[in-house]
Amino acid sequence: MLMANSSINLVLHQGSMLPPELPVAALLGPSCFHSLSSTWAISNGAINVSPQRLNCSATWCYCFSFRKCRRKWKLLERSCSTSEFVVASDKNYGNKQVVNLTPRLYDYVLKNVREPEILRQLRQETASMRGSQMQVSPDQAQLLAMLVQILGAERCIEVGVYTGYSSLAIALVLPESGHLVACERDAKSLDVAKKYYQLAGVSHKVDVKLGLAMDSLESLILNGEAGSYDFAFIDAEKRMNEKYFELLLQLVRVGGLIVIDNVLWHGKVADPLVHDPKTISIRNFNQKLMEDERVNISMVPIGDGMTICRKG
Ligand SMILES: C[S@@+](CC[C@H](N)C(=O)[O-])C[C@H]1O[C@@H](n2cnc3c(N)ncnc32)[C@H](O)[C@@H]1O
Repeated sequence: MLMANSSINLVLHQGSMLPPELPVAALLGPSCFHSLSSTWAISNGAINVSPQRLNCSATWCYCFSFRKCRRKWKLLERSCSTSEFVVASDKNYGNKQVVNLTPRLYDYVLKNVREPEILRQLRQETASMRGSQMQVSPDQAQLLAMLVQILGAERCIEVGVYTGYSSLAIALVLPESGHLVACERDAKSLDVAKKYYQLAGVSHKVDVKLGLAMDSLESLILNGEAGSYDFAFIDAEKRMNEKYFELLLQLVRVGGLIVIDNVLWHGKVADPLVHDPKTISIRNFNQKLMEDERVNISMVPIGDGMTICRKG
């Protein structure tokens, strides 16, 4: 917020939202607005800022002046003390302030990730490859590794390896006796993964299964390994998630975890106007998990969204 002369300037970064329960016009009243630019659009209680750079440096700055509105302004200011948050829209949630991960804030999160050097190198090598956006983010990998550590997991499965970023993060924290079954159908990306398992000195922990993940999981079950795994991570063909989940639920022991990536699908799951097959499939699977009493669940808005399921 900037204070200048007798005017009060409301500064919002691009994409900032105001809590829907505090529509500015309603809160401040029309008399507060001496000049409300047409570049503002208030919809669903949020101010949608259209990009127009005014006189402020480094921020998208939109100013409107008003007087005699200090008390109301204070209310607004309290709920908008930093522009980098959104507030849950429903009063039933106690007007909880929920962080909105802007690029600047996400940079900050990444600066607070302890990414092992070998993972950084793998990420860098993968960056120039086709599909590099598929790998989990460093903060996601760190969470996966921490879950494995908290569980004291020894036996893990990953469905969808690509060049190995998440599997390497898991293998790095497994004990020497640990075992990770890594399922991937693409030999070329697996070559990169195997190179990094080698470089990191964890090859002996990783059992690479080249082929369709369904076949690999079914053969583990046929091999009598049901109930013997502690942790599984699903990050492959999204429309197959439910099938992977059912097989992994057999393979994981009671108390073990199954983590599913991309459950928010770039936000499309929450958009009723999106009806493409992948979105529908992820949305339906999320709903099924919500109702599935065989597992406890926690949907975590990290990366593209991960749901952590604990087998009960
Ligand atoms: C999102 S990427 C995995 C990213 C990886 N977890 C990481 O963090 O780098 C998905 C991978 O799943 C693989 N995949 C897709 N369908 C598969 C299937 N049916 N069986 C095995 N692998 C599959 C793709 O080849 C791709 O490499």
